[in-house]
Amino acid sequence: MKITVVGGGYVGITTSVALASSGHTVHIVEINKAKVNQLNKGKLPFYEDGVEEKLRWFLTSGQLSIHHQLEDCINESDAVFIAVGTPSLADGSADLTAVDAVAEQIGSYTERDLVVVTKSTVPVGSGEKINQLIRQKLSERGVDLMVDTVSNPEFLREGKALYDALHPDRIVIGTSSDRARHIMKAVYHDLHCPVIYTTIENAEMIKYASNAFLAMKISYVNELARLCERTNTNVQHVAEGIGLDKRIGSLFLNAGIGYGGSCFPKDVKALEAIARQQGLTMHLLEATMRINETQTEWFVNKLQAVLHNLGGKKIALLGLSFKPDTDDIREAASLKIIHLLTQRNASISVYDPQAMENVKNLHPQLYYASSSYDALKNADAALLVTEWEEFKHMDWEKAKMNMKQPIVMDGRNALSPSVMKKLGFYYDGVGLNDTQKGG
Ligand SMILES: NC(=O)C1=CN([C@@H]2O[C@H](COP(=O)(O)OP(=O)(O)OC[C@H]3O[C@@H](n4cnc5c(N)ncnc54)[C@H](O)[C@@H]3O)[C@@H](O)[C@H]2O)C=CC1
Ligand SMILES: O=C(O)[C@H]1O[C@H](OP(=O)(O)OP(=O)(O)OC[C@H]2O[C@@H](n3ccc(=O)[nH]c3=O)[C@H](O)[C@@H]2O)[C@H](O)[C@@H](O)[C@@H]1O
Repeated sequence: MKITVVGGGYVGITTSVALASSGHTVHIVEINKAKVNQLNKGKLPFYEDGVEEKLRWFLTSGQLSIHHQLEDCINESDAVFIAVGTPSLADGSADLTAVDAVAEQIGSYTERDLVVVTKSTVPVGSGEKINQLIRQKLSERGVDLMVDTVSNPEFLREGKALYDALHPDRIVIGTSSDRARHIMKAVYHDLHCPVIYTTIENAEMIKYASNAFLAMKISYVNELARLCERTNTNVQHVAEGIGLDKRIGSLFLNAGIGYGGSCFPKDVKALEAIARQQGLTMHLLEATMRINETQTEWFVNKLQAVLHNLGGKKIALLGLSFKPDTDDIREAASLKIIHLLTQRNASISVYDPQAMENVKNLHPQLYYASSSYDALKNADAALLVTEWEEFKHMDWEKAKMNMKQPIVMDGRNALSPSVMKKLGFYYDGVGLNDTQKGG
């Protein structure tokens, strides 16, 4: 099948590479010329393990091509996937400017019957609006074509993007058209997982409801962590104990310094905005956001209690990306921590295997270390912000010799409390009991 994917970001590129892996011929359309040039050289505009090699492979084989304009490839396609961004507006609702623009372009340029598939995360009702925008342009041109719309939300995680795209837990296909359903079956012919056929509106809601539920799980366990510290209980054991109940499930119960990234914060806000527009208050969503907003400050306050005063202290941040295996710093806990530590007059050194350049653009005044050991030189405390594997496996005994004070605050519960204490550190994490923390 011949497919055009509009948007050369995380989702657009990963989806395109996955579709090419399934044997389809794919055209990617990207509005940003610099990105088009970069992609044409086989370079990703972001870090995602395994995707760049595949992109180069398919560019060389001719199965994948990059374009700047939709009109260059739309008429060679059976389906067009929309994978452009849907960022937050000031009131929390999703900004659909890019999605609407693509819908209008589709209506303006298509000369053939099409299936239009929305991969972008969009509010309930957007599919219908996309449909109307396309039809309006078609009628202005006086052409009568069969354009069927589908909502096919994406559930991939950054850092595991290609694996998730090729091995999804489920595929959701929202459409009222039998023809579109048939084409979507052919698109995903080689993926083996449950497929849910539903209405466009249900599919749109499923995406937000999934992300919000996962965010809620994280905020629940983070709030529980605060209580565990007061009651001398250990949130990791509590999470393990509850997670073994199949009705609860053990994933996404890692307590830490809050969720970040380009999606959970944005999508929880957008779902709350959808409810607000309907005159409803979503109490669980409000609490989820409030807990997440205060979790980093709660953690920095713990550090301050250990050091008494942060003014003039050197604090080393290990990890800057919002999670490991990505260079993405959107809504990362590291940025909130940098803000809080700067307000409290601490001096900050940072190290991250991938995300340093992105943070340097925002905060050039920090010390950007060449390694984790370099970041820890003369530090009064280390804050483990992102659980990169290399921090788990580093030589902490050697690191301790570099530090002014052997204090490690583990924002991701990634290290072993007993090992760190045996090495002579004052160690604390998130939601640990009295025997686990301390020195
Ligand atoms: N990043 C992620 O892990 C996931 C994101 N999503 C959703 O997918 C959508 C896209 O997200 P990302 O790929 O992360 O965004 P992104 O910001 O990385 O990429 C979007 C791309 O679309 C391009 N673009 C904007 N308007 C365009 C137009 N008219 N024509 C061609 N290209 C255009 C932008 O220049 C950008 O390169 C969002 O709705 C997001 O919520 C869904 C699942 C996972
Ligand atoms: O819509 C999206 O964009 C995507 O959002 C998330 O994926 P992603 O943001 O890439 O990353 P996650 O692995 O979900 O992590 C999000 C944040 O939650 C935090 N987290 C995750 C799990 C956990 O137990 N505890 C926790 O604090 C992570 O550190 C990270 O900051 C979802 O997991 C994907 O299914 C979805 O497609």
